[in-house]
Formats: sequence, C-alpha cells, structure tokens
Amino acid sequence: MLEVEDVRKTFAVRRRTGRLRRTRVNVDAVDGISFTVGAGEFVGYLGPNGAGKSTTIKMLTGILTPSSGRVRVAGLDPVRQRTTLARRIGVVFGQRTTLWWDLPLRDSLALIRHLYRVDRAAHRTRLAELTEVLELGAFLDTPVRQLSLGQRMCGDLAAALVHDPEILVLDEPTIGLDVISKATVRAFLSRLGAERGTTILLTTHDLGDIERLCRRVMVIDHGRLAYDGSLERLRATADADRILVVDLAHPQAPIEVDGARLIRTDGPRQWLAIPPDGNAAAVVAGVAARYDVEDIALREPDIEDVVTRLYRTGAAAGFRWEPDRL
Ligand SMILES: Nc1ncnc2c1ncn2[C@@H]1O[C@H](COP(=O)(O)OP(=O)(O)OP(=O)(O)O)[C@@H](O)[C@H]1O
Repeated sequence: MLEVEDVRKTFAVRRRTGRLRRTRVNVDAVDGISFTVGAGEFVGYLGPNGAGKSTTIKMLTGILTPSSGRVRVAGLDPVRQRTTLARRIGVVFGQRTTLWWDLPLRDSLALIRHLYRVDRAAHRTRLAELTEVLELGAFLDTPVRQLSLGQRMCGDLAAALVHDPEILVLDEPTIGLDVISKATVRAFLSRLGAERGTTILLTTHDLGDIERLCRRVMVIDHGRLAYDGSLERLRATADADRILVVDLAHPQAPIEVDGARLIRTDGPRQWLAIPPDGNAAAVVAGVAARYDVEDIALREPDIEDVVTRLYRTGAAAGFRWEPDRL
C-alpha cells in the first residue's frame, strides 16, 4: 500500500553565520529512507522532534515532492496523482483541523461529501456508522469552534473517513487529549484496523498509542530509519532487565537471591533487576521463602525507556537498564 524507496527531502534554509551574514545551508529532513507497508497493516511511526516524521507524511500525501527516491501510495504517485489519491486516503493532523470553524460539524461533513463526490445514500450510511462509533451524536449540530479538543478530534476522524478510504495517515491524533478522549480515539482506530482492514500509519509521541495499537513500529531519527520491526523485538533487542519491586514487612538487610541483583533500597522497599533470560517465578519464590514480604510487583521493560535509549544511541542494541530512572 505504501512504498518508499530511498527517499530524500532536502530543504535549503538560510542560516545566520555572522552578525550580518546569512548563508544558504541544506537540511536533510529525510535522508534516504525505504520501507513498505502492506494492506491492512497498522504501523507506528516514531521519532524525536525534528526527526522527519511530518516531512515523510507530507511526501506520502502529495503535499511535498521528494528531492529524490520513489514514493507510491496505493500504486499512485502522490504528487502527480494527488486528486485520484485523495479519494483513497484519509489524513488527520492533530495540530490543525480540516473542519470549517463556524459551521456545525454536520455541515462540515456534508461539504466534504461534496468535495469527494460521495453519493448521498452512501454518505448517510457511513455518517450513521461514524456517528455511532465516534459518539458524534451529542455535538453533530454544534459549531466546530465550540467543540472540545476531544470532540473536534472525533469530528476530524469522521471527516477523514466519510469517503471510506482504504488508507489512513495520522499525525499526532491524540496530542493534548485527556485520558477519556484518548481512549475513545484509540478504541476507534483499533476497530477501524481490525474490522475494515484499513491500512494505518500513525505518527505520535505518545508511546501509549503505539503500545495499544501497533504491532509494527518504525523509528526515524535525523532523517534515517533507526528501527523497523515489531514492538516485541524492539523491547527484546533493548535487552532491558525486568524489575522486581519488593515491599518487605519492615526494613531488612539487602535481599540476596539467585537470578537477580539488588539495585536499590528505600526503607522497606527494595528493587531487584532480573536479566532478560532470567526466571522471574524462581526469583519471586526465592524472595518469598526467605523474607517477610508484604507485596511484590514485576515491571516489564518500559517502552519509554527503550525508545529514549534508541534515540540517544541511534541503534537498537546494547541497552542496559539504568537504576537512576526507577
Ligand atoms: N519547510 C521547511 N523548510 C525548511 N526546513 C524544514 C521544513 N520543514 C521541515 N524542515 C526541517 O526538517 C527537519 C524535519 O522536520 P519534520 O517536521 O519532518 O520533523 P518531525 O519529526 O515531524 O518533528 P516534530 O515531532 O517536532 O513534529 C527539521 O530539521 C525541520 O526544521
């Protein structure tokens, strides 16, 4: 569905190089990336600020022309065949709306129907479906400017999907949303992928989105792909320890147990690191047998931690858990 082959995008920018001098320099926003996304895949696209995510999305949707390389979306050239592509793709930018500010949501969606020339009956059916799953009913007749951020995002999702596209590209759809709106958006996207088989590319800084929705993750850093694979493999390559948090009945001597090492103590609470290939059940049993334990909890490697290390090192190898981040 999405084919990106050795794509680059270079921007010429003027930078101050002296008190009065300005020099033209080239910024490689995207620096030779290649990937393909198959029909029905749900892929997370991650990267720190300025990594090249939005530039990639703009090239996929025909807003920007690549400096070199080849982009195909649903077999189409996004720049040359932008109008044809528009009927097959939906795009949501979390930072801005495609809705008409002064119009009720219902009228915005009706205008979009005209733009895409969706026939009236199909639109009615689709709108009814979207109204139900996105819970739009309560604010369909409210002007967009009066909607909350979460309601507006649901409206934007509906606007991107009224013409029933097979591909959906989302740029930060959960930015600024409260936990309830986030949950609504995530549940909707998950259903969309599972039930309609929509191909979805999701750019986000929210790792909760990725954990709940995507099996595959691509990480871009300084314009290059730093990782492309499953979330599980990303965690596994990160080689991070699991952490056992033990609450003792009262402060006791540092715990000594086979298969784990003590990394921190704080009063009656002690933290043990279990290596990725260690046996957590045996460690828990060992601790419970020899110490007076009140509570015990096992923490999996934290995806935030894994990704931060990936950004820092630019490679998904050799990570070690840092106790100072506990
Ligand atoms: N129109 C432009 N002109 C000049 N430089 C640009 C332009 N658009 C993007 N850039 C530069 O290209 C690089 C990548 O920007 P891009 O917006 O793609 O990053 P991003 O990963 O989407 O970041 P963020 O997470 O902050 O949105 C940055 O260094 C940015 O300053």
